Amino acid sequence: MSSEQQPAIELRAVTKKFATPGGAIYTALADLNLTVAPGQFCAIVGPTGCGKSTTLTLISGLERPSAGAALVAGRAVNGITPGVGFMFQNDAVFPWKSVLDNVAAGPRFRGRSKAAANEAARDWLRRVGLTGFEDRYPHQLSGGMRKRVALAQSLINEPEVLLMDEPFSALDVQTRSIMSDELLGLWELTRPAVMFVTHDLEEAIALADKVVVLTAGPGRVKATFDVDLPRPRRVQEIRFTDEFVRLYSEIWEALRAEVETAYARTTSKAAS
Ligand SMILES: Nc1ncnc2c1ncn2[C@@H]1O[C@H](COP(=O)(O)OP(=O)(O)OP(=O)(O)O)[C@@H](O)[C@H]1O
Repeated sequence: MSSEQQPAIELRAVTKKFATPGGAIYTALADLNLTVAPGQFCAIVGPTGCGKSTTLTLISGLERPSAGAALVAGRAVNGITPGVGFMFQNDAVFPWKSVLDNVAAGPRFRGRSKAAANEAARDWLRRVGLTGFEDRYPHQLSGGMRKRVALAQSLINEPEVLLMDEPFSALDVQTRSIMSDELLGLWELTRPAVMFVTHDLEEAIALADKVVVLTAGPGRVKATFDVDLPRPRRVQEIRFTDEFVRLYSEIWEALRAEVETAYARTTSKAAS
């Protein structure tokens, strides 16, 4: 297989087990198969606890599969993987660094001179609309602005793979929709393969080329749906199109049964 045809991300028959505090073994993922092509935007949806975040930790190298393999650009993940960027629900910005220093941190870490790193950081701050805020500290910014810093901080490293775990879920609805549009605009600039975990099916369809539905734990792929909505997209507008509504009801049909299974488990545990 040539490197062009190689998936950017591949999970091959991945099983992940955890030891619980009581000494039992819990299977979080079972025989999970999944690929994301270079430049593809893949959203992962599934009920709470089905293993979405665990999937990202295996690709990032923070955890290892108990069986099967996680590969990035055809290479088995073995520790923290170069070329992989992250963005999580909680901002990973350094609170003690200015906005400029936060964004310049990646290039500095990779050995670029302070002047070159700052120039690249100013460029990315312009792209995310934060010119003029270089000297602020994260606590002096709004939640949406902090997300923009985090986006610039990830994208400045031009990752081939960007892992996003509910990055906008702490934002209000309006800011969230603005950030989704901004993410799509920025993604177009460098086109990393994205794996985006969300609880929100509307957000998944609006952003992605492909939506993967996981089963209630242990997580397996239940179904995969291609999203052929035209790009560039504006998330607020696209959700009213007939194709969006059709896709939503089709994917929700697959997701609903899993959400109900997961819910029934939590309520039966609560009752026992
Ligand atoms: N380090 C760990 N040790 C033990 N169990 C774990 C560990 N990490 C995750 N789990 C368990 O694995 C399962 C999957 O967790 P994970 O966080 O991946 O689910 P999720 O789909 O991202 O959930 P949510 O949608 O609620 O964020 C859960 O039951 C969780 O309790």
